Amino acid sequence: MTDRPKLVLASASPRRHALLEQAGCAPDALLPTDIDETPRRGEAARTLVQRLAKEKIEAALVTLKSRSDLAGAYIVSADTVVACTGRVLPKAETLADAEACLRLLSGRSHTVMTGVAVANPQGTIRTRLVETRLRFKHLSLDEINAYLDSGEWRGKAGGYAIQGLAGVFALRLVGSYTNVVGLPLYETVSLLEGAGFPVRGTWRENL
Ligand SMILES: Cc1cn([C@H]2C[C@H](O)[C@@H](COP(=O)(O)OP(=O)(O)OP(=O)(O)O)O2)c(=O)[nH]c1=O
Repeated sequence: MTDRPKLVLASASPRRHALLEQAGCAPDALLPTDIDETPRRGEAARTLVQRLAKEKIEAALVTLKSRSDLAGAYIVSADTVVACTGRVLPKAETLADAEACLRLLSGRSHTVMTGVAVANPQGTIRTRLVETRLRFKHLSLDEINAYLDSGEWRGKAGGYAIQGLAGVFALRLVGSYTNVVGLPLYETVSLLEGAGFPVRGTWRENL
């Protein structure tokens, strides 16, 4: 029996779940949210990702009210976007989306931004912005087509997943790798600790 507070991940992303487990903080529950992720007119990417991470927590807080088993839980959420040439790229849902993203990213530098949010049991939310700079090699038509065939782009910001085949495209990466995959671990753990969650107590429990 443990008195460790509960931890909830407000996400449907298996990558975020795996990353949180990697940090030794396996969540007790997953609460996927379905918020409108449309950017506001003129909204900067940096503002967007932090707003969306906060809104995912707020949506999870509503669900949490009817979950007495999760009373007193801490909540983590995140939102990731890829920005290139001053534009926020879509989360690729169609082949056309993914192809347009890859053509734009080919041979260029871009930034992956994640907003991370953590709520303490009192419902106070803190957010943090994490940015990683990447440069992709020039992608030939053959490479783009082969990548599109892999399907790995589906549901990914900017139409690629660095943790898969697209790892080969990254000529340079400056900053947090886990940020690109969707949950920057150093900053997430710092936020959790700052909010009072006993991160290392969780590690001991897993020994
Ligand atoms: C750039 C990049 C993104 N991604 C993923 C991370 C996110 O899951 C996704 C960006 O979409 P998000 O809207 O941040 O997250 P999501 O809809 O997948 O999950 P949820 O909102 O429920 O938490 O792209 C990778 O897995 N690898 C990458 O290299």
